[in-house]
Amino acid sequence: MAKNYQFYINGEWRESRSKESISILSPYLREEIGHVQAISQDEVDEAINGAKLAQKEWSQLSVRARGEYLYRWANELLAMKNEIAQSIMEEVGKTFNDAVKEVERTADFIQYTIEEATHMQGESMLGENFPGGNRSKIAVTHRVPLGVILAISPFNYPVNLSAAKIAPSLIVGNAVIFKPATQGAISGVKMIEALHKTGLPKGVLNLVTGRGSVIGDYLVEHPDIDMISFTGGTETGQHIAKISNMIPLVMELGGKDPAIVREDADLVFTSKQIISGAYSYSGQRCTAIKRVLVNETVADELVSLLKEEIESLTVGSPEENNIIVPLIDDKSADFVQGLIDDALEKEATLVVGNKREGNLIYPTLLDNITTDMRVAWEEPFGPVLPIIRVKSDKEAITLANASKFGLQASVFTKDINKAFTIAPQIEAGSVQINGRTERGPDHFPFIGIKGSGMGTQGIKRSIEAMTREKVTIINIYE
Ligand SMILES: NC(=O)c1ccc[n+]([C@@H]2O[C@H](COP(=O)([O-])OP(=O)(O)OC[C@H]3O[C@@H](n4cnc5c(N)ncnc54)[C@H](O)[C@@H]3O)[C@@H](O)[C@H]2O)c1
Repeated sequence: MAKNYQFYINGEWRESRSKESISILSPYLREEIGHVQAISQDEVDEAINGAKLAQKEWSQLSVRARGEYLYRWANELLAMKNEIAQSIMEEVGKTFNDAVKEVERTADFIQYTIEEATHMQGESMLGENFPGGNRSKIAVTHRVPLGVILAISPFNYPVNLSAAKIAPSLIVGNAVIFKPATQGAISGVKMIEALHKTGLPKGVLNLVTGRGSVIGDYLVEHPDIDMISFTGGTETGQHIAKISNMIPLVMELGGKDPAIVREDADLVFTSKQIISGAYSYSGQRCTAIKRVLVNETVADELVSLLKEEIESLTVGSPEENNIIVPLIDDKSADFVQGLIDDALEKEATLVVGNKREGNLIYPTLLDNITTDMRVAWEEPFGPVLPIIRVKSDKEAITLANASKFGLQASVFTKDINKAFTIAPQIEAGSVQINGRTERGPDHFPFIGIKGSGMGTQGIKRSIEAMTREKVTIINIYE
């Protein structure tokens, strides 16, 4: 029988009083691998009240004392890395090797977060710098925690993207309500088992699982949530931004990252970057390359190089470390198929792919994509890449910016002057010159603009987002 996973509240693992659970289906085993608790709104209240109380004492500990718990967490994660990686693989269909890397990257993330927080300093200002002011007035600013942070994560990096919210929240003295994606919740439970082993004070971290319709909006609208850090789809993020209670929000949402390929690019190198950017983990990455804007003079050559690379991609089960794996569920595969069908109906050229077995979509390359096709604009979150041929850099920039998204973009060229002329004109959080779009290394600022989000992540920026400045003003009198 599939295992029943508990939720975590006030330092205890519990079954929900609702007696209800949610079934987790493996995308490639196509069977139930466990179920998680469908908790009630009363239990959400209990978790948030407990977090609110626990946060007071937690915030009184020194940053080094909090860091001790987090160092132990990183070590426990490494000790459990095979078990956690097995869960990630079974639950979200990521290859075992990539799942192990995700856990290792998470341990590095936590350690770096502790070190960063330990070295952050406040500042002081003298009143005399402003007209009429004087030296007897001194402001001292330092950062203080916000209170209770709601961390909501997506399915695709269930451990890394969750820890990227939890660790910066905890190190500066916040308490956390962690809501993993349903598909990803078992991996979420395991990473919190590792945290529980550190002896973390009860109530500081709570893991809640449940039906979006019962606890989703309830969590977001709760008056005792002080900040929301969300990663997921654009529609969900926009909904959360609309209903939340005038609290700070950091949103990392969907993307449609373009790779702009100039006529002077090294096409062999570029094609390898595009393939790895577009197809790894079947394109289920927020920063996957999701369209290619290539100068028409080199388009034929690029397409033929891409085709050759695609034909060597391995397809099948994540247990055998294949690059192309089944998508998270049938609905997602139907959506991707819909984008391919729409493009082909509108006379796109199928270069390779358009083969499907259930939720396994073979890597697909579509050429001669025009702006009336859905795949030119919509985020597939699957292994399909549209090629749009352009006449000039100007046209590439215009098309890049016509998207509702603005996560990242790549520019491939040997002309560094051109690269630095194009990069500032692109409406995106980051531009990669001669590299695939990607999130790491995790201490770099990571920003989504337009429909791709608001606020900045990246270790130092995440810590800043989960704190606010507090000013104490000293008035010296003689
Ligand atoms: N920009 C980034 O950093 C980044 C990283 C990874 C994924 N993503 C994006 O995430 C999407 C894929 O992930 P997904 O399918 O898990 O996204 P999703 O939006 O379906 O779900 C994300 C999370 O939100 C929760 N949720 C849904 N409705 C809610 C509500 N009303 N209140 C509170 N929580 C709610 C889900 O349970 C899940 O935990 C893609 O669009 C991808 O681009 C973005």
